[in-house]
Amino acid sequence: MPVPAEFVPAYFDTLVISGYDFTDGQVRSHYALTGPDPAQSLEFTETFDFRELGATFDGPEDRPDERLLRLLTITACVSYYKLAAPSRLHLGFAVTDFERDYLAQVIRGGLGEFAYENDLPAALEPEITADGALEQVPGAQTPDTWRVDAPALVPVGGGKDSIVTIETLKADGQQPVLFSVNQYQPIDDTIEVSGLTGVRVRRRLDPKMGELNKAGAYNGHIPVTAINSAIALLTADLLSLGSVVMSNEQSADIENLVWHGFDVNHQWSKSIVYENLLRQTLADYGLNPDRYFSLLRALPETAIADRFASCTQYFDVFVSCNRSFALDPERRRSRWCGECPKCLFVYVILAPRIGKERICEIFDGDLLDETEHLELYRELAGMTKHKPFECVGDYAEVAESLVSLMDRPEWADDAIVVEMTQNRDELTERAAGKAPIVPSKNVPAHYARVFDALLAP
Ligand SMILES: CC(=O)N[C@H]1[C@@H](OP(=O)(O)OP(=O)(O)OC[C@H]2O[C@@H](n3ccc(=O)[nH]c3=O)[C@H](O)[C@@H]2O)O[C@H](CO)[C@@H](O)[C@@H]1O[C@H](C)C(=O)N[C@@H](C)C(=O)N[C@@H](CCC(=O)O)C(=O)O
Ligand SMILES: Nc1ncnc2c1ncn2[C@@H]1O[C@H](COP(=O)(O)OP(=O)(O)OP(=O)(O)O)[C@@H](O)[C@H]1O
Repeated sequence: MPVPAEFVPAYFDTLVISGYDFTDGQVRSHYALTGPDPAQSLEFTETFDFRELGATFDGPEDRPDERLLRLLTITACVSYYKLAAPSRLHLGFAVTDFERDYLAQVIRGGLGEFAYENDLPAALEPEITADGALEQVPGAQTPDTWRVDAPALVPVGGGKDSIVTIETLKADGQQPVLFSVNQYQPIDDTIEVSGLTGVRVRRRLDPKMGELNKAGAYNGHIPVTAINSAIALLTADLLSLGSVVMSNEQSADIENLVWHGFDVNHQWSKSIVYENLLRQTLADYGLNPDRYFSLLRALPETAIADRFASCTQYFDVFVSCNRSFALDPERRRSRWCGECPKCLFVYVILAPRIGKERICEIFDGDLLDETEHLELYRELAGMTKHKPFECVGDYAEVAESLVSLMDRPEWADDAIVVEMTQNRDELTERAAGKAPIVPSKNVPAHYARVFDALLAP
């Protein structure tokens, strides 16, 4: 069915996760939005292209692990479910209870911001049905031969966090393989500066997505890190690599707000809740959960910034601003936009750590001397409404950085710092509540030495 001129979300009652196929190094995951008339159904295919990995895909022995294909297809449904947020999600194949539970949690946790922005609380709890029930998925009986001591696969986001992971592993003498979903300049440049090998998988949303957005489909944030994580697990498996080592920080665990009893967290699929869910799902599949963990979970954003401050070789290439990662290259910013919450956040936490001259060079200006940013800085410091829906740290981290700048002559006259000085006591009190470093239970014993080095003062 072609895209209708007017898309009415309420017409659709079900998103069907129809299945997947794998041919010539490409996974195609299939979905359909259905309503009362089968002729009006809309079918979607998302493609994950693994051909650039250089692996061979000649025979049945080269087929990826069925369990990881299921995980990827179930996870990636969020983009299509959100178009209409129907009351039912139907898996068009037999599934285990733990797969249903995984899906329910990805919807509830990962679409919180989407549901809040569109005022659709019911979207977080669709009925989940399936074509049948399985006791065990195919392959679960065979012992997992995966090895924790094989080189790690490190996903690279182009920003500071994955750089800290890369440099921590390198300092331990390891040579992880770096990994990206799709191609972005800051990621390519980061890989080049690291001197390590990088591999890439290309992901294409169904091309109808753009037209449907224009025709009236619901839109909003989806848990993209969950999708990238499933792609990374498949990649590591295909290349016989060790753990997928994420760079998800402690600050990602903090929700933006609570709404209708739901925690709404923009960064949900970076949080420990998702990390634990994914590790448990791997275990339920009969796979070793140590295939996936975050090395930086113990650290708040400011502790990562402390460590990033010495990674000077990356200063001219890293970009944390999300606007540099739009899917459409035409809409993509090439460097920092200098106005979004993430730019303002990264600027204020790096300012006390890398010095004024260098940070002004990186951002092509002094963001703390631009009065139009005052309202966003107040939000970031917890002085107004909820924390912005972006990948930003805790209020206490922003408050601590602002207070430290008030006492530095080179920053004290900046417009935002001057304004904030009027609230110095409030900010000092908030800064005192900064979360401590809390070691993560998910770091495998094999990485204990690396982890200790990361936490060393
Ligand atoms: C680049 C970006 O920030 N995009 C967010 C933005 O979407 P926009 O329309 O400006 O650009 P595109 O990302 O190119 O999306 C085009 C349309 O496609 C939909 N879509 C995209 C990816 C996908 O996997 N599924 C999709 O359906 C998208 O909704 C657009 O209609 O605004 C959107 C609405 O709020 C956000 O959903 C876009 O975020 C991307 C999914 C994205 O990749 N964002 C990461 C940079 C990001 O936010 N990372 C988080 C990690 C949090 C997590 O839990 O995963 C972070 O940094 O905090
Ligand atoms: N396109 C991508 N391909 C592979 N991994 C990615 C991609 N985008 C983000 N990631 C990974 O997802 C996790 C969350 O991304 P996030 O943007 O928070 O990290 P970052 O880019 O390393 O640092 P920063 O917080 O400064 O942006 C990280 O482990 C990151 O490496």
